[in-house]
Amino acid sequence: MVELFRVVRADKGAVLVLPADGLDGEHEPHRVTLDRDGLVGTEDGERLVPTVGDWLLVDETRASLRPRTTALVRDSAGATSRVQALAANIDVVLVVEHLDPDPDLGRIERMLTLAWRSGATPVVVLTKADLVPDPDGMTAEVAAVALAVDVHTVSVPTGQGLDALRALLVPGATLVAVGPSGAGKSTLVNALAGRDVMGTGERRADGRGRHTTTHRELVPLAGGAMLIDTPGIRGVGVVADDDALDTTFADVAALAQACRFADCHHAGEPGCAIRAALDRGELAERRFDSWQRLAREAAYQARRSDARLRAEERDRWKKVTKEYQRGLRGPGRPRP
Ligand SMILES: Nc1nc2c(ncn2[C@@H]2O[C@H](COP(=O)(O)OP(=O)(O)OP(=O)(O)O)[C@@H](O)[C@H]2O)c(=O)[nH]1
Ligand SMILES: [Zn+2]
Repeated sequence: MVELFRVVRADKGAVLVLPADGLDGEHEPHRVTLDRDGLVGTEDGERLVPTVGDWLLVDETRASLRPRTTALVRDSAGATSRVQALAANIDVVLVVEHLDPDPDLGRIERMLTLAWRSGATPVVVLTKADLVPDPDGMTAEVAAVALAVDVHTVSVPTGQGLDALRALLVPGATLVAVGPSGAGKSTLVNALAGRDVMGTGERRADGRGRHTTTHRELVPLAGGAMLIDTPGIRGVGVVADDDALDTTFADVAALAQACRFADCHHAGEPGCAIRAALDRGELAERRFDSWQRLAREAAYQARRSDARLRAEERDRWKKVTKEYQRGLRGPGRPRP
């Protein structure tokens, strides 16, 4: 018999899972220990580190992963390691940013790129509307850099904007919240769950510092949707990719297309549409810089992953050649 489980938490060497028909917030997860290397095979022959949101198939003899439909990935350090999946099989990425202190537009653009890259739909959530005098004005500023993305402004203490977010919690949908530490992700998850499922940054009663989320966890909600809370993502290690960048920065990408030279560096070449837009004040320097920085990171990451692929290919050929030579010699045959 094959049983289907959802990974609600992934630790080194083990995962916590809930049965597919027990994702209603009323079941206790149970632990599945993984093979020594911590990897699980997929139906198409890959071996992956399971992550929150993965679907795990278990039969009498082995566990395997369903291929991921979407995945939020981050670049993991080291020249040889692969990207790390933060969450899998997600439908919506909530890009959470606070209005107080001021929202960081560059960080929002970075998180949107990460979100578009995942294959899921990004939604921006601006928190702490109760702490600022002009939340609508600030929302408009953010909306101007979050092209084609819904922007919700919320306050948990006043309840503002929460119903609009609840509308996203359709049965079977999986949402993941990303954002800097202190943005209010756990507070939001608790408000949407209607119960305290994640610790928040409120001062603890014993005065011993603040809680901060340390692990990723999938929280099944009563209505059949699932929410994943993540610890604050720091700027580094966000995986940029060209398609995701072109979506996040559709305005800049369209301008770049209009430059006279296809390989324009937008550094003073004649016929540069980006320079012209900057000069006319139609493109903000800040946004241009932000795009350039992420594009550089994307190029660097692409080169690095090419180098890794080449190294893997080399290793594969070494092995094949060795096996071939062994085959030529054959068992018991004398060396040539
Ligand atoms: N006034 C106000 N405070 C809020 C709101 N949302 C969150 N906070 C406060 O902001 C602080 C941080 O909230 P958390 O939910 O812990 O933030 P987080 O994003 O989960 O942070 P990490 O777990 O460190 O990633 C807490 O003191 C919350 O009470 C809000 O809408 N209004
Ligand atoms: Zn140009």
